[in-house]
Amino acid sequence: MAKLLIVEARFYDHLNDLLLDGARTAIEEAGHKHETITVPGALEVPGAIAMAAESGRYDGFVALGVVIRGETYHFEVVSNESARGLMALSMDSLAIGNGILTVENEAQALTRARRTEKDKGGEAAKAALRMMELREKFAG
Ligand SMILES: Nc1c(NC[C@H](O)[C@H](O)[C@H](O)CO)[nH]c(=O)[nH]c1=O
Ligand SMILES: CC(=O)[C@@H](O)COP(=O)(O)O
Repeated sequence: MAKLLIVEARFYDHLNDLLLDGARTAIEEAGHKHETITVPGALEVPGAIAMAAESGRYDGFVALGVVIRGETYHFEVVSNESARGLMALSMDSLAIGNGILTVENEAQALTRARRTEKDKGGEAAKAALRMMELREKFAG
């Protein structure tokens, strides 16, 4: 049984709850354990994963969050840099699934966060699980 750390950027409570439901369900259905920590926003997610990875306590990581476009260029910064940070960590052989939504409005977020619709939280968890499998395959 593996253990995954879910790192959620809790910027919108109701949307995060939906993403968490999807991710946790996917991990439990695969027969593994999970722990969740919360950070202020998407920009803090990669750093939190990097810190947690140093502990050696987790086999995989799921990044969750919602970035909704506002009036300024900050949307691009938050969206692109959180994704870039996660990609850099994955290139360092961390098993990560990225479930940080980057959307234009709440309606787009709701459709993608709900487990009964696009289930992006579950999708991210399954991506992390698959990367864990691949790391095991290539390590052996
Ligand atoms: N606007 C959103 C943010 N912004 C906050 C940043 O992620 C970060 O926490 C802040 O700049 C301090 O370093 N974060 C989200 O997750 N979603 C948003 O819509
Ligand atoms: C994605 C964001 O950072 C956004 O919520 C911030 O809104 P604004 O660009 O109007 O300051």
